[in-house]
Amino acid sequence: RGEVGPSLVSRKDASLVLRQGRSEGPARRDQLQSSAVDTNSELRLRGGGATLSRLLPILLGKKQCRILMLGLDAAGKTTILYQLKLGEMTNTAPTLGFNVETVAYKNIEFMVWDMGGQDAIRQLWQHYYKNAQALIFVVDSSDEERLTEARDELQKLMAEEELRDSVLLVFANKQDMPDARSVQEIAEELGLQELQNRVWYIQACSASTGDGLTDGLDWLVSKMAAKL
Ligand SMILES: Nc1nc2c(ncn2[C@@H]2O[C@H](COP(=O)(O)OP(=O)(O)OP(=O)(O)O)[C@@H](O)[C@H]2O)c(=O)[nH]1
Ligand SMILES: [Mg+2]
Repeated sequence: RGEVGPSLVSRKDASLVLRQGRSEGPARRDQLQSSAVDTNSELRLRGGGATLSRLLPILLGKKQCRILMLGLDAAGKTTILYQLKLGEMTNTAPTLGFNVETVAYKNIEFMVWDMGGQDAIRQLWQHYYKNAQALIFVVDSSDEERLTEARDELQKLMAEEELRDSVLLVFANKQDMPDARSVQEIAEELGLQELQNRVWYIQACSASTGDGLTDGLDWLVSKMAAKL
């Protein structure tokens, strides 16, 4: 019931409701400002429409999981989001606010919040920490120069009280690039082994081809199923 195969299908009803909360997508609107507008519509959602979008999955026996997807700009977060949602590569522009989509997979309804990663807008991330059950941190494995910056951002996130209980999935993205570093190297550069009290996993992937993405979700499902 509700289980879908490797091509991920979103629940139509939920995504219709959620469309209001999206600040951009394959057809983009431009928008620093619209992030405020969209936050409002998300608040509205929580007020009224949320009842339906929250109740339906429960009635249908679906579990819900709220995921925050973070990482440096151009790491590939939005490409991952739409590869998961649509099963294809989408042309993206830098995210200035956020995108939110629901992705149904193995009887869990993931609500994925894809935040803009540019330095100036990373300060917005903190407003979305609350109730994030899982964190997906995306790294551009071919961008060696910025691995230290990625490590710093991840370590800051790991110190956040509100994210204390969230499980961590790292996507070592852009593995299709010839100069991509391996998962082992990325794990080492990010200092994953030294993380204390954190359930984490690193998965090699390519948002361009879609390789590795469902493997990452499978890990999330295995960790979240017991918690939800
Ligand atoms: N070769 C390759 N390019 C990728 C991959 N994933 C993303 N890209 C490209 O990297 C660029 C940035 O991708 P986005 O998905 O927009 O990155 P982002 O993390 O959402 O960036 P911000 O919204 O600025 O935080 C785009 O040109 C993508 O096409 C991948 O797996 N392989
Ligand atoms: Mg983006």
